[in-house]
Amino acid sequence: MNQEYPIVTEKNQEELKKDAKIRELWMKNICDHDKHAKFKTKEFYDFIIVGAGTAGCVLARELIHGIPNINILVLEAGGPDVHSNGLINLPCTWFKAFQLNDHDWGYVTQEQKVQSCVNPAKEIVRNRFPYPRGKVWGGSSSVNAMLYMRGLAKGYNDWAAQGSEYNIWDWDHCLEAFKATENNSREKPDEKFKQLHGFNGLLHVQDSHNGIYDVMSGVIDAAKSLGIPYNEDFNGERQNGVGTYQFTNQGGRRCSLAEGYLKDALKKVELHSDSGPYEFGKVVAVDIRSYAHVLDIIWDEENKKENVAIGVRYFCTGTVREAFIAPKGEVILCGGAINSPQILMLSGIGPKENLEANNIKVRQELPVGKNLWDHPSCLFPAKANPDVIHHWSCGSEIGILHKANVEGKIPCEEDFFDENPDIQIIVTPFRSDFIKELSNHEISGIILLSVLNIPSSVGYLELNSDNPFDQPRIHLNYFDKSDDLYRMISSLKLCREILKQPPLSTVYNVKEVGINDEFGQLSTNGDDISDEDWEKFVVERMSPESKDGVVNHRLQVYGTKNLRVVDASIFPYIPSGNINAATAMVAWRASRLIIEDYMKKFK
Ligand SMILES: Cc1cc2nc3c(=O)[nH]c(=O)nc-3n(C[C@H](O)[C@H](O)[C@H](O)COP(=O)(O)OP(=O)(O)OC[C@H]3O[C@@H](n4cnc5c(N)ncnc54)[C@H](O)[C@@H]3O)c2cc1C
Repeated sequence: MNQEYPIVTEKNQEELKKDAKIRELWMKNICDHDKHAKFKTKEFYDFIIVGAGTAGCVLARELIHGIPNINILVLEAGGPDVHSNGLINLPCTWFKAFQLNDHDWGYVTQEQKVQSCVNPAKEIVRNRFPYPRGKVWGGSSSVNAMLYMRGLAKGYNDWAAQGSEYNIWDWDHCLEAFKATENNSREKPDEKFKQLHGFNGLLHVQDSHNGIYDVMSGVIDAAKSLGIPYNEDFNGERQNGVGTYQFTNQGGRRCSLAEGYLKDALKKVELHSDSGPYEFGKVVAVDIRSYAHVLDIIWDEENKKENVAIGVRYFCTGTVREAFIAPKGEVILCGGAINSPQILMLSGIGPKENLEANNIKVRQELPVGKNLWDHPSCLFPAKANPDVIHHWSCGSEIGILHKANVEGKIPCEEDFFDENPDIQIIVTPFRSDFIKELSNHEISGIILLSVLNIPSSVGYLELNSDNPFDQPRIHLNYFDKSDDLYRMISSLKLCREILKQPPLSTVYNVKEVGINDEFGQLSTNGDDISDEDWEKFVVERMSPESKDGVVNHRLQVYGTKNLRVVDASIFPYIPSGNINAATAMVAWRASRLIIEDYMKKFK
């Protein structure tokens, strides 16, 4: 039995019944309490931010410091990040952090059929698989792998190329925001590093605290021996090559955006004496409410044509509450790539067909949920023999960024020097006492996780029902386009080549790599693995890492007023790197746009 995920036993059923009973008593108490309630308080805030994730935390801090005398309500469905027994803070426990039930939304993708690229008449079925998303202060930045990556400048320039008004998202503007949010503590940075990095932001970034040890540095030597150039800064002038990652860490601990930005925002509390309509003075501060699940947007019913957002409805401690924005205020959705679209759709903004099928009145027809773009990845574990993995530092230590071969061949030197790499290999040590999914036996080794940084396939999500607590249906459509599948196969072949090089060849037996039952279904015939078997391996082991005209260039939702979306769902093209830093950057830029628009309203 897998001890990490105990199956529901008879005893558990009893316990679940007891839980249900307590919940029932709690509900009864709330209902009794409601019977005596005479008033429903009307809460007013200048800004209501939905979600205290990467973007929400940055926005709260930047707005409270950027506009005088405002108050902000942050509604977060999860709880504070301190309720995790330290697992969130410790980099070496990140693999546990996103499996913490209480801190995860528990999403599961829809089953997917992938058309074979080797034999187009064949379809390979990928069963549903978990799709973790943080539900806690800091959102996914509290449970992620902490890699600090920005992606290629080209991706941002493509975004800006959509029209002159999109210039505000070109690389120069984005670089300014990346630097503003970053606090990099690299020892002895050279002049180039100083030019491209920030040293005064609140998102702390550092090199691996413990350094890397022999077996892992062997990966760098092996990659170099194949002609892959060394890169000492994946966020420097070029991204391609092999090197060590920088992490969103401070003093060897996770620096989530809650740690960096939200907690700083909460320090600012003032009583504003000239409070106008607020009879008793107004507390100028960020008010964060935990376990507050936003249900939908409240619209101004007297102004139906314009879809003016005036507040939100949310569920907290057994009660449905309402919060409103003061004149000139805004509702800002920062719920992440799954939840912001869901909230919009529950509020009547989305595709007509899906809304009507779920009995939701359409206020504004928009392609919400249609451009769900994510980085698919495939995990390639290799068992070490003898056991040489003795510690687990930051987890993912080494990166190899390369251009993949579109015909699925092993990439060559030309591909390694291409400065627009589309694949990222994340190399991380593992011990099975840490990652039980890999094996029930005591084994150790390394994982090479190939991530498709520039995918061609695009997914979508749709409502399953009008129940705000129901999961939306998530269709990732990974490897929908055959070039994605070929590029992934090409990268996995490279992983295998790397393991064949000394000094790794003395530790890992490639004939055992990813082939036994513990590791997957890849079958080998001696040294040869057919493309068909590679393809099957990719589809069966694919996992997530995580546009279409819903918001304008200032991130305002089309066809509405006082409503923006600021989070990972707004990228028209997914950045070619992990997207925590990119989302923080977007939030920082958005704060400047919001401040600008707010100030204009006073002129
Ligand atoms: C397992 C994992 C590993 C990752 N590894 C990396 C990495 O190493 N490097 C990297 O750069 N990126 C990584 N990422 C991605 C990155 O962390 C996310 O893309 C980024 O944090 C997204 O920010 P966001 O603001 O869009 O959403 P989130 O940070 O997810 O924030 C959304 C917040 O809104 C809250 N919310 C949602 N709906 C509601 C509602 N109805 N009411 C109230 N609150 C609500 C959520 O609880 C959450 O706190 C990883 C992600 C995951 C899941």
